[in-house]
Amino acid sequence: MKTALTIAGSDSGGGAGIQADLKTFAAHSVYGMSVITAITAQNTVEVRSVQNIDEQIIQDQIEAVFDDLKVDAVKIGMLSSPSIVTTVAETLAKYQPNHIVLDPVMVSKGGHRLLAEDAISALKEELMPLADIITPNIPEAEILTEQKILNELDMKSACISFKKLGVKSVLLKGGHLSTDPNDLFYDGENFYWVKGKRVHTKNTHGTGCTLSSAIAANLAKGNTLLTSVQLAKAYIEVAIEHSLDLGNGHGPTNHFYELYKRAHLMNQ
Ligand SMILES: Nc1ncnc2c1ncn2[C@@H]1O[C@H](COP(=O)(O)OP(=O)(O)OP(=O)(O)O)[C@@H](O)[C@H]1O
Ligand SMILES: Cc1ncc(CO)c(N)n1
Repeated sequence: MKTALTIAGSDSGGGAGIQADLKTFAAHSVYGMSVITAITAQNTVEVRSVQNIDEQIIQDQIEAVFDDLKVDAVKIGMLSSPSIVTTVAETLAKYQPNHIVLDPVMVSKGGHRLLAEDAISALKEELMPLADIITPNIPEAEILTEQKILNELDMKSACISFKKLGVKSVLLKGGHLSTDPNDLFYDGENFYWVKGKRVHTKNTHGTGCTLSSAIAANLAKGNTLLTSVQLAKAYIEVAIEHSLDLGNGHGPTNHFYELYKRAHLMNQ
């Protein structure tokens, strides 16, 4: 069985973070493993509090996984502090995994900071160059490239700025523009639009986590980066289309819709 490792924060509400990542791996029949960087007390409405995990325990978790198990792909999500970014970068550099997908998570849907402001430079300098692909949304890309992104032309120019920052490839997510959610994939040479149709729902909790984990799962299965991105986009669109009306805020996506449908298990 192919395997994938997520290095991310825990979401007690189950829709984002480690929980979304492991569900996504399972939906792709990829064996999931996890390194927890922070615990968030979170639901569909808000993040109430965050406890960062001790850096030594984070390093120990990564080493415990790599020293025993094969890792076909790694996905990185919430990293919280500058020292956690450095710990993850230094420990991964030792193992040089085949595929690294970095989702530069900064702020939750409800507006809570998930990455300290003073961790941004460490993320840019230490971790972004290690990743095979980064998956910023527009506000994250604006901060990382220090430029405004108002339309699809600006998206292209931001991708080129990422290349200048030493990034190998980018999927710049267009979900935050008012148009259809078209994402732009740039492999350092060519641009590919990965187009989507906007689903009118408030239930988009964990969409970024789910998309980046789906890319990692598809890379673990041996697909190319472009194919992995295209398959992941199709997967997230179905998950949003059949999202779950749970909680009073942004409900979670439906990670297992296709599986449940095939097994006639849907009860809604
Ligand atoms: N309403 C929507 N309908 C269809 N696709 C969407 C919608 N919103 C976002 N997407 C797509 O979902 C994927 C995740 O993008 P999004 O911009 O929501 O990530 P994000 O802001 O990083 O998410 P998160 O809040 O989990 O961090 C992208 O492919 C985006 O285009
Ligand atoms: C733990 C965690 N990671 C990432 C996000 C971003 O969706 C979130 N809300 N919570």
